Amino acid sequence: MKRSFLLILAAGAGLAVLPWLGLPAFYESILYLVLHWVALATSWNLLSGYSGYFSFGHGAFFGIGMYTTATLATRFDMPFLWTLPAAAAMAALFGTLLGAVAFRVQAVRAELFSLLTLAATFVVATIILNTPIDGGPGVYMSAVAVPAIGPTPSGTFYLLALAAAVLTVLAALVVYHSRFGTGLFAIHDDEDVAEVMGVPTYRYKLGAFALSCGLAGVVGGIHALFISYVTTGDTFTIAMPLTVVLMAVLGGTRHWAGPIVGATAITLLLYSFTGGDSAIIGKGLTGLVLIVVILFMPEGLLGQVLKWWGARRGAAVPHAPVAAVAAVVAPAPPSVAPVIGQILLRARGVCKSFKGVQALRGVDLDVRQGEILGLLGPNGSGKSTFINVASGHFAVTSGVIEFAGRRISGAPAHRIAHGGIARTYQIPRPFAHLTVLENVALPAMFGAAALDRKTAEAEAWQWLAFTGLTERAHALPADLNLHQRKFLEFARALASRPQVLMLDEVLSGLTPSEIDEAVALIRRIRDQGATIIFVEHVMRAVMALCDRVVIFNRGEVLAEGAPRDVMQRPEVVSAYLGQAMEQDKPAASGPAIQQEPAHA
Ligand SMILES: Nc1ncnc2c1ncn2[C@@H]1O[C@H](COP(=O)(O)OP(=O)(O)OP(=O)(O)O)[C@@H](O)[C@H]1O
Repeated sequence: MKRSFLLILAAGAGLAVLPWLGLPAFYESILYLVLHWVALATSWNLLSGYSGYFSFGHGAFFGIGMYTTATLATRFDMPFLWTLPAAAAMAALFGTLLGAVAFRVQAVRAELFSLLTLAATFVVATIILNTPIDGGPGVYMSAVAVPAIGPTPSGTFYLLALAAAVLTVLAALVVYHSRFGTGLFAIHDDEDVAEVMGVPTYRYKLGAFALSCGLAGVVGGIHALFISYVTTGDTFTIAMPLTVVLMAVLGGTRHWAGPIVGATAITLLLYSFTGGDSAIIGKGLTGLVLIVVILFMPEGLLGQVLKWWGARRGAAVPHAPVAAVAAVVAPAPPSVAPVIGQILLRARGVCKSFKGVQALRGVDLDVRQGEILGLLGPNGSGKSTFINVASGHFAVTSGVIEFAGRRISGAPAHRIAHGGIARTYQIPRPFAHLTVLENVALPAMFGAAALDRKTAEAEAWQWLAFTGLTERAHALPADLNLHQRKFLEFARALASRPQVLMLDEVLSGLTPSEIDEAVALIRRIRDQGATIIFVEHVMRAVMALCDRVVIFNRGEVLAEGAPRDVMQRPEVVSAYLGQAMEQDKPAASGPAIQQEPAHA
């Protein structure tokens, strides 16, 4: 990152001498527009590209910046440069207020967020148009003095746009390489899982939105003076956010430099064809390029180049040597005989209902330190729901869950993860665009371990070796088979260094030999001191691993105790038999207690 940072500064300093080279004003204006769009597309990408929350309201924040500068410079005679921080602050404030509401509502994701931000643009435009801020005729800024930064006014505008572009690109670079950026990329792939792994999703989205809006506000403030006549009709159009989105998508939204490529390409293409029919040709050509890129390079121009480059390097360079990495990593805790201790997790009267379905009906349950507790029960009895509420994935409807003496029911999932609870998902939910290594490093950064990025990566190598995934470290999750994806879930949960590990049907779908491997792995995990809650239908594994089992039936605890004893109790047998009989009916599905697959 340091090299890129210095490179951007050097490029900025190099480009800053241009106004003194005596270029015609026309070229300075074209370059101004390129930098203007680079700054806008990059600022948009900070939230929308990184976290996947596509905003179509960038025009609103840009417009707020324009009107803040226009109002302060014309009505309050504030020197132009002083208005720019105010433009940033107003746009960031509005973005924060909008985000504070929008991000609280779970349903406002993807297209709903896009529509909401688009609607916000029209609300802002209406307010500005119908109040003295504009009032209808627009705001003339021709009397506002252009600061004498460059040798000419056009040179000054070019330098202002250059400063805004450098500032925005540096912000994008720093976020990209930071913990904040890692969290945003995880939100992009699976927000719920990111939260459960310890990413404070609400705070991160809000922070990215505020930064994105603030930077757009600065660009708006500069542009207000550049065009010198500000109107709502020209400012709050759908064309502006659409252009920004297309620029970022063309260049590639998953890299800090993608929007630079897209904005430069589209602006130059559009301005190469100006005047008469050629303007139409320019627009048509731009559209064509976009269609081709979206169809054949969904990761954008830069994304595609990096992919090719990565593939070539990947073929030529061996993966990071584990032995070298292992030297940096603290050794795993020594294997100790499990000692079952005091109560670590306590649930009392836990209820959870989903629109009419009562999944949990007053569950009382204790989990003791160092034990492997099996949660068993027929399909639909509430086992996964219990894991979901204990990990904070869902809020309880009523009841209390305490962890290490502290109430965790009602706490956000990321705080529960920080406290030391990790989980796996019944159907693996890796972050699709992160490599296996990055998938494992993320919980090491955001979970109970709270490691810095570099140490987290070293820790991830250790857990990859532990789960036998070292060779697949640089693969994407889509390239793994089911067994490897399940073990990736293990590695991710372990990397957070949890006190309690909740495994949700990690053995389903595995072959008998893979089950043996997984059973051995779970034993090793427990031997390292973890407490395990184990939801499973494979009885052989349950008998081999569990110190105690709790049987769920219809959302309630039916029985608990030593595995062999409990499984023979009549009420337990009849709960399972009851389901088996249900399933013997014509519309039946698979058995409650899983038979191991016959295939090897
Ligand atoms: N997100 C949800 N929305 C609506 N209903 C749900 C949801 N999650 C679970 N349920 C319902 O809650 C009940 C308990 O489901 P849960 O997945 O906890 O059972 P389970 O014991 O884990 O079953 P299985 O062994 O098949 O995984 C079921 O009736 C299920 O349909």
